[in-house]
Amino acid sequence: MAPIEVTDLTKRYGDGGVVAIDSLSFSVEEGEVFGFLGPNGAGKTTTIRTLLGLLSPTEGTAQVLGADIRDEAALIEAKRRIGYLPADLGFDEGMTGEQVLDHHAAIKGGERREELLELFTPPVEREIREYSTGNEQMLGIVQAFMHDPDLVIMDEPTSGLDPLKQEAFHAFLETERERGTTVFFSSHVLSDVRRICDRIAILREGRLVALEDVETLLDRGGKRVRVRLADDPDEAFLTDGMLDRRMSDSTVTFTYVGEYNALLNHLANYDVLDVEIKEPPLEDVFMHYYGEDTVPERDSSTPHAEALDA
Ligand SMILES: Nc1ncnc2c1ncn2[C@@H]1O[C@H](COP(=O)(O)OP(=O)(O)OP(=O)(O)O)[C@@H](O)[C@H]1O
Repeated sequence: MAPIEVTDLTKRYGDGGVVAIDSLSFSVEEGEVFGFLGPNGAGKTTTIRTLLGLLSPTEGTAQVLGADIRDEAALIEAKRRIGYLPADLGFDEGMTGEQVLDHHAAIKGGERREELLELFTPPVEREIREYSTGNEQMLGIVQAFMHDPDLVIMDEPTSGLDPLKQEAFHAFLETERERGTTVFFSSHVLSDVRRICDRIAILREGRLVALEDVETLLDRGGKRVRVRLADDPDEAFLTDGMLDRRMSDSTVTFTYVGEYNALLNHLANYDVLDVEIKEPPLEDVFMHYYGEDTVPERDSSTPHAEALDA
């Protein structure tokens, strides 16, 4: 059985109030690094907390390492083999990092503790109240992996990390994938998923709007291009595959979804002073490929995610 198997999972807060997640169905395969993306308020944290048994589902269910999330005893047992990095770490301010890790080791084990502390370097001798956000996050990462879990679930793992530590975290996850650890994490940063994820799901307003491998998503997202020309561009500058063109004097920005050779040949007709090509912000991917009309209706019974998971 897949390490995470989610079936028609729905969570409503309050009496018939906010539908935070709505009939989610997907599975995370063994050894897979799975990114769970979506804008603020999409329902990522709600999904994660429900998978960990910290919130009870309104409808539907999920199996995590074979345990039904509604079966408290089975879930407690399964959680011994799960690592969890919450969005809100909630460490005891008066404890040192060392004490936090000792406590975790006593419950779940800590065979990888030293190895992880060499990669992520929280000042373990200090009290948590003296920690920066990034240090707390690093302590959380060490805690999530130190008992060598089979499945790791993380909520926004790179939040608060400086670029060097983000890079270390990405490299670490690549080696984890080689070791066969199954990883499920949420993010709203596309660069987080670019290198390390096998597949990603995109959540929007509580519904899955896409579930596919990363290459497919990035191909569809195109590239954000900014070109500075020696002269103001003419109308002929607008060519196939350029979306969202914006011009300011001789600088043109656009999203490009066509063939790269065609773009380079086209640019060769102009006197180009500067060119920048980068990944589009995730929001742009949403706008172009998962826009309003692809968001399933709240009352629709269409199994949209499965349909996309071809
Ligand atoms: N305790 C709560 N009571 C009522 N509504 C809530 C509660 N927690 C979350 N919500 C609502 O549920 C929806 C999903 O929130 P959730 O925190 O799961 O999203 P998220 O994708 O994790 O967002 P973010 O990226 O901002 O953390 C939002 O509309 C949010 O306002």
